[in-house]
Amino acid sequence: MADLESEKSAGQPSAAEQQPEDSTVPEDGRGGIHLSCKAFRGQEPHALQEWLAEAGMPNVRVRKKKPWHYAFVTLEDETKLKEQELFFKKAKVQVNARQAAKGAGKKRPAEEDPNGPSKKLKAEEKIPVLKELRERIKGSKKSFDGDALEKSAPLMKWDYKTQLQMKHGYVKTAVRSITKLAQKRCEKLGRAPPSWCSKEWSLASGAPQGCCCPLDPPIGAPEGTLRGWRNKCEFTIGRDPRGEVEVGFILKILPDGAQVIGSIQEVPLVPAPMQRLCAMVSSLVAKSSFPIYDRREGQRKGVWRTLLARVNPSNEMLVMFQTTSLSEEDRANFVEPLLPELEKLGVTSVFLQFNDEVTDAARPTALVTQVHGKPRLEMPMLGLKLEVGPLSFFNPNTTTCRFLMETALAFLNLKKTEILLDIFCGIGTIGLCAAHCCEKVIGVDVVEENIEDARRNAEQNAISNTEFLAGKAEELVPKILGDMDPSKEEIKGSGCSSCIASSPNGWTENTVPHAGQPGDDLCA
Ligand SMILES: C[S@@+](CC[C@H](N)C(=O)[O-])C[C@H]1O[C@@H](n2cnc3c(N)ncnc32)[C@H](O)[C@@H]1O
Repeated sequence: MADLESEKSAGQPSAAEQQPEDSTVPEDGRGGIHLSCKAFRGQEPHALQEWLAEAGMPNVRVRKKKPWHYAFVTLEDETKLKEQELFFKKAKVQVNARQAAKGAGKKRPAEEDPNGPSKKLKAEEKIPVLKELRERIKGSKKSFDGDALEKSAPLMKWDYKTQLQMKHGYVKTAVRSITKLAQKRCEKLGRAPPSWCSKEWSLASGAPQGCCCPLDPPIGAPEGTLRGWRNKCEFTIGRDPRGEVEVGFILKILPDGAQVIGSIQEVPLVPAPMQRLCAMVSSLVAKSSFPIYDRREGQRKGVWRTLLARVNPSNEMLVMFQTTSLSEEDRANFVEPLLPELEKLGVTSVFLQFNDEVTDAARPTALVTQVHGKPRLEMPMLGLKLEVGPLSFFNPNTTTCRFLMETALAFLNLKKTEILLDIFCGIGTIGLCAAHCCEKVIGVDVVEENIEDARRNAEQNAISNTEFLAGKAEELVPKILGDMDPSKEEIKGSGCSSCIASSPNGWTENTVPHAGQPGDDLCA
């Protein structure tokens, strides 16, 4: 869930804008209800969705293009729609059940299903599009009544094959959004969009509709790695629905600001060492003289807040406790009972982070101190030893990260004369894995600590052909590429011929058109 929650995508199209292959709405409209009305012309699908919600039909799926005077809608209780006399902007709406308008929504050839058709996907269960899923998760923060498993892994109720199909759809949505952003930015700049934005390109390359590149199916995790796969988790220290101390995931936030915490002991994505850690910390917190931070309005005091844990394949752990600020004496008293217990569980690094804000999302300037053990945790990746700190980015699934790196490198097919631009490089994982295949790697990331880690990782792995730059990609990438004026290019040499961009969140109007110049390899 942490992944989904943090995936705020720039320019995300609305649910209605998303293409039908992302949803259960049939491509040709059959099976949905056909509505027509002259006032629909020029309306975006969301306008119809809002109008239907006002007419007492929320959560209706609408498929419509702006010029159409008709739309296909899917809703749970169709009788409601058929029995009402409907008017849109005072114009009468015709309701034709289960009929597609002539020629509407021409069927595209079915795209290859990455994992074979999942019976469950075709069954009655409605698969949410990305926007709906995000809204569900957001809405559930206040009104959720399930357990930590449901909360932390909202896709878990579908079988794994279906989950992969859903992710395939969600990736398409993100890529469409990137394509649109690139076009928009070029329009703004008054220059022709890159050729990979065009319909012709997408058709010729076999890309899904509206996408700038063909999409491979998601790389699934192999059998046997579907449990305990997360190498990093963040837990909240608080109380469960019965008021007992719990270290786990937030189930819901009450109107007064209090958080209700659910146990992670049955949550399959949490690895066993972390489950043991949470159980141990729960019992220590229950006995501790330091109180839990009370998040309720008017209270907002206490000490224990959150626990971050990272684990490597050797089951060594790095942990960071977030507390409110502690004096030096309190810090010593806080840490002292923890250390022997943590060591028994294989914890090799202990950090404290002070946060006096209402929110647990600490400011980037929040003080982080190492109070025990090694400063970093070693994560192996494709023969390299990469060190991560408490705040560094590292792919949370070590197994699929390896597959992803191998696939990205195969795609890039780098030549020894090429420079690779690794946008959103994090601690340099991709660039460092690729460095031996190219002349040079230039990595860009906005988080200074990531860049420091990337440089250290290059040094420790004796890689000398890398340069890592801290700053916003949207500012640095145009500079690196010389942007609008080639005479101002700062980096020339053999030219920057390949680019990998690994954060849909970080794609911005500014970065995208610069990241791929005609003829470049762009791997996202
Ligand atoms: C999903 S991580 C990918 C890290 C790395 N490429 C990897 O695969 O391990 C995304 C990274 O993008 C960085 N980022 C987000 N927005 C950015 C921006 N506007 N400019 C530069 N970096 C950004 C974050 O700090 C984060 O390290």
